[in-house]
Amino acid sequence: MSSSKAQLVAKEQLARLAKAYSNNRPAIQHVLTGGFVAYVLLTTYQGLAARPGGKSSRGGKGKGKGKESDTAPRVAVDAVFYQRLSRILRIVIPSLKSREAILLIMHSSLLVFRTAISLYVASLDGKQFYRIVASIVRAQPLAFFLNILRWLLVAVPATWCNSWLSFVESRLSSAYRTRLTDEVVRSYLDDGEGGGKVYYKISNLDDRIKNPDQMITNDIQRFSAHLAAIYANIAKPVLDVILYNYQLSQNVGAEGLVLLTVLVQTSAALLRKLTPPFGQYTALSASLAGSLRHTHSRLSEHAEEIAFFRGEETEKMLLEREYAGVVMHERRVLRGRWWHGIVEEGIVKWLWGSFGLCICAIPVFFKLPGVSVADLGGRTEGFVTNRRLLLSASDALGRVMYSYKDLSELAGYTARVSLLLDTMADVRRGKLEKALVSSADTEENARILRGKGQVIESDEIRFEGVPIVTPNGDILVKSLSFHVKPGEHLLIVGPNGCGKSSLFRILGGLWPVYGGTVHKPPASQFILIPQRPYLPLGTLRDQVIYPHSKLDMEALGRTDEELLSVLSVVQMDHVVEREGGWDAAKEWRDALSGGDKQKIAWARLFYHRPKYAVLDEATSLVPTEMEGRMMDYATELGITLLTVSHRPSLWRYHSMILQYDGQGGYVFTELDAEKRLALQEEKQALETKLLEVPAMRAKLAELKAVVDAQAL
Ligand SMILES: Nc1ncnc2c1ncn2[C@@H]1O[C@H](COP(=O)(O)OP(=O)(O)OP(=O)(O)O)[C@@H](O)[C@H]1O
Repeated sequence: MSSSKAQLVAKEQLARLAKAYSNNRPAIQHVLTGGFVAYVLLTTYQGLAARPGGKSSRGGKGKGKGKESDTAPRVAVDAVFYQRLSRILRIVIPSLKSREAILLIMHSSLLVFRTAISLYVASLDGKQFYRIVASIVRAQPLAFFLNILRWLLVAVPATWCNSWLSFVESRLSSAYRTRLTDEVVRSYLDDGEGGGKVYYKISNLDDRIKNPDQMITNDIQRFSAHLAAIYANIAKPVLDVILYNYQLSQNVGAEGLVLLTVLVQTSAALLRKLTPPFGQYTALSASLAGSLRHTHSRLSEHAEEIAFFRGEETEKMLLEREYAGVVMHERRVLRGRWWHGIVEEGIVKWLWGSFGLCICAIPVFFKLPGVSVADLGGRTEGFVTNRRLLLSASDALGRVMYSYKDLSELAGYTARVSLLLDTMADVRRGKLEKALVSSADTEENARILRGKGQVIESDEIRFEGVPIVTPNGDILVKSLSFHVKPGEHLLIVGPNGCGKSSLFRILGGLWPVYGGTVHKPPASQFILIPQRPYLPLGTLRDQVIYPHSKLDMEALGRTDEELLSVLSVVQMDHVVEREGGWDAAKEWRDALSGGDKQKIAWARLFYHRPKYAVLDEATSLVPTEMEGRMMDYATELGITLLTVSHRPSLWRYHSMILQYDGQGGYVFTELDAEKRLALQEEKQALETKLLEVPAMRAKLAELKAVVDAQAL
């Protein structure tokens, strides 16, 4: 008896609760819908926000595959990523009035417009579908075609908007790329005294970046494309999720929506856990592709030497090794994408789709308080609209999920671009990272490496206690002192690898000064002629006037006739006619012989007439009489020469000599070429005589034997 009473009370309470719920349903709906919007925004924020303990990894190459792997940055969607990204964003969107900001505003407006069109299409779909079916059932062709036409009219703004969206996105990507490339190339090729020459230092004095060319071309381009797309890939789906679901909640009730959200978010969390580290994969792919490209460019650069050595097998092995690295990595990524794709599609498309169908059926099977019962037509129309909305909503939610993958990939490219920017900034500040040789650890060497020398601008060249240290920390000379006054030509000699060319690198500001004082004129007053001179892309004229352009030359009042007379000094004037005039453009590196290249470089020296010329085996490929002619003409022009050469024929043009012993010691003294040549000749004569000694001994022994035989 008492239990049936209790049941009655419970029923009454339930009825009261249902009534209260029914009376307050509009308010509850608002709360649930508001909660849903807040939840979507919060989870999106959490998805995108820093995750300190999240999956992170290092980009770069695998174990034991080079230094880049050890210093490559962390790759994860974490606080570091957002710091890097915000720094790059300040470069690519410099102000709110910039072209990029305007494009971004256009892009956002188009995204909102497209969502509005989609919402309209969803609601139209339900109505039109029913009308089209009705006109077929009632056999009304005119009504049928009018309904189709009405439906088609939406295509006009929809296609216009879609096309504009992809156009603006591509423009945005290209604008980002231009900003970044400008910024990078500006500091890469900066000509600042001391702080400049990043393109040299990044490859020679620092270990962090192996392929700056790949980073400046490929990685920046991919980063820009990903950055332009990520906005649409995140902002649009989030907006879509909120709007579609809001609309859906109006039709099926917010309760269904909340239920759907709980189910969807649980499966989404599972999916996220199963997502492989795509950001790390992206950074590693870029690094491996860079290595492969580098190996190919080395092959084409040194094709001649390799061909003579018949080094095809070795080169093939090197290429195959690099390629295998790329392919193995790609296969790993593909395997990851394969199974991730299965899980992703299964959850996003099928599981969420079936949840959705159940939700769409709610107004059909259950009477919702405050919602009037529809007839067959109304039910069909409602179901089609809701299903359409739901498909769009789950598609949008799917895209929010996919956007995490995009975000990871963006993190990979952001890491690469940041590595480039950071390394360039460090190199400009003189903060270099390079593996040092073991001898750098010894007490005295470590002290030298910690030191910092002084560079003072002066008319003459004077080294006072300057150590010569290679980028690896190898100390070639502990303390070098010498001086060159204008007009006093200096000859530098010594065994291979003792630091002769390194002296020029210090003079040119390429290598840091670790101690002492260097007095030197600015780099603009030096010209270097190496053994294999650099010939730029461009016309024949450009080869002689480099780094001037034709406009620079004309602004200085210099003429082609003058260039011709300069070429005639080195007996190269005939090439102007032979090659088709001053404006002929070709790959001069291949068109000229080794000796001709050296002569063109000398003509360049005569055109620029700097105060000092640094000659590093610059006459090794020209005949001795041409060498004399060039040295005499340089002296006539008042150019002071600093010459590295093993050729005794050059001694007589120099008044001072710096002789390294190859053990860290050196002698700096006046050069008496006559005396030195006489000594050299005497030495050579003695050496020749010494070579004859064994033959003379043999002859002597022979004669002795004959004499002894006759005496018997
Ligand atoms: N970018 C670099 N990074 C590391 N070490 C370097 C670099 N450039 C040169 N070195 C090292 O510095 C040392 C001196 O080189 P340098 O070119 O001055 O020799 P050199 O006396 O001119 O020899 P050679 O007569 O053979 O040209 C060499 O051991 C070389 O390996």
